[in-house]
Amino acid sequence: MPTCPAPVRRLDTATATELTDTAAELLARHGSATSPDLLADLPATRTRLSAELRHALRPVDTADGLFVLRGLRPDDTELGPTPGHWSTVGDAGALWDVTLLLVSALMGTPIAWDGQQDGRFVHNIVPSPGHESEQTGASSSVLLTPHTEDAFHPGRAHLLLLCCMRNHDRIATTAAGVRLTALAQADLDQLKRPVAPILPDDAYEQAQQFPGRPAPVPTLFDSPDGLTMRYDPAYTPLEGTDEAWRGAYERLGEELARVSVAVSLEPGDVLVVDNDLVVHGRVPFRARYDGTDRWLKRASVRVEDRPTRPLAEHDEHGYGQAALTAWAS
Ligand SMILES: O=C(O)CCC(=O)C(=O)O
Ligand SMILES: [Fe+2]
Repeated sequence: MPTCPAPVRRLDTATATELTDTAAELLARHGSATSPDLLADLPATRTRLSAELRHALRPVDTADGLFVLRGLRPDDTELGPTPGHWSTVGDAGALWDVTLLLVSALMGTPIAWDGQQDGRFVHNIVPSPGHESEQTGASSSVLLTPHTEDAFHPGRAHLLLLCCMRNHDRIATTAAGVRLTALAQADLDQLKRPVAPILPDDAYEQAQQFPGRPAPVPTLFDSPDGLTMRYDPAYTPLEGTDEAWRGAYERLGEELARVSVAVSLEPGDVLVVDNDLVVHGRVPFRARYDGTDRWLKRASVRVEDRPTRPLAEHDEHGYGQAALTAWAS
């Protein structure tokens, strides 16, 4: 078996079955993975899950800032062909949407965005014709530059979950953790200054029209838990930034490249990334658009009261986007 460059947490057969059986029951009871009643049922359902499962889904506990949960087994035939666009996925792989929601609910509160993929709580990441060279999950022919998910927004996820449905060509997700980097103190100091803004990415058409002024944000932050990062160079305009800051920003990019790992997800793998510690991306590949392309499902999770963000984020406008939560808290 090939080795994985990320810590792997294995679910044994009994625990994996418990998780998918519970997801199947929820789906049968509510009829659709996008049912608001199903989302509202998650907090009660999670309390019924075993201690073994909760243990496997404990918070990220190494400086890597990520782990791979392995042991789920989607049936490639049952899934049907990989859709060519997120909007045509419908209920395909709905069992895995619910499974991912349960995993998310054990870690925090799943969130969604009005302005992305119709407000769905589980996104489908598939290569799409016409989007090959974008900096979004629908791209293929270009390197998806390492980024913090939804870096433009103060309500962004604390955890990002990527569940692999299909990946015949073993196309790698990249991940680089800020706590593995080695930067000079002077560079750290530069990057803790709010110098450049981070603009909404191309997955957010509405937010890109927002008339408010983009506010500069710090790239690095010394939280009580240790160093955290908010980084998306593809959407960070450098106009108006000073040379000393730009040098430090460039060296952070080099350090992240040095410590970056390439994780080829296997069907059923759930990559859990701490979005405060780790930036992720994807290597380029050639999409076939014949139903056999790579297909991931993605969930975003908030962990309330986490002290990993600067307090000044409370005052940000978030480019008019609001995060929706899976249930009222
Ligand atoms: O395709 C991947 O491995 C990651 C894509 C991505 O950045 C995302 O889904 O947020
Ligand atoms: Fe991403």
